[in-house]
Amino acid sequence: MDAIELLLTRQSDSNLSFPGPNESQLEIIKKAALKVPDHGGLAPWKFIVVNEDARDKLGEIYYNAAVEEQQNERTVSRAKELPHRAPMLIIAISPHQEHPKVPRVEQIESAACACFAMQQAAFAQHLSGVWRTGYFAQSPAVKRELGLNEKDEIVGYLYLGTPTVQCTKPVRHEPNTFFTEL
Ligand SMILES: Cc1cc2nc3c(=O)[nH]c(=O)nc-3n(C[C@H](O)[C@H](O)[C@H](O)COP(=O)(O)O)c2cc1C
Repeated sequence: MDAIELLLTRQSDSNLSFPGPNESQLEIIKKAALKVPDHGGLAPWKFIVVNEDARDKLGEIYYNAAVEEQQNERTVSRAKELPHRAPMLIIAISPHQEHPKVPRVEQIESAACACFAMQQAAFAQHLSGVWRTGYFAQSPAVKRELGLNEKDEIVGYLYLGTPTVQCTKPVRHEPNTFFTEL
């Protein structure tokens, strides 16, 4: 796939199955994450790869957090299963660091670029993914159990695998709706 095709056709897929990224595909995904814009060269990123075998562990973390933080029954009952929606997840994090010139938001933006770059790198290799957040990205208990500080930002859970349904999403937006000229 060439770069323009990637940029114009990338899409998310929620229905993901095996195979997930193999070793060499994962290496490319990791390298893509580290190639994003980064004000001040702070490298404001941290990534946790959740392999097939570690998904139960993440599910336990989710479940325990949901119970501890008194989430509703639906959240608690789904918690253990959520990581099983793909063969692999990568958690993209922006670790909190004070900097006189690079505000927090810019550090988070860079980590968000990394999350997107990983999704693109997967798509370019005929895999797919979906970027998710929600309660488990905000939960202090989840952050604690992942070894993060409360001010660290979980920018996204990137679910990665092979789409189970081959469907090309239609183009939803036209440039003229969003681009004007000064
Ligand atoms: C920061 C961020 C968080 C998101 N969180 C969720 C989520 O929790 N659940 C979800 O279904 N989609 C979430 N999405 C949207 C999907 O990742 C995806 O972009 C959307 O389904 C549109 O699909 P497309 O990428 O093919 O256009 C999120 C997107 C972003 C950028």
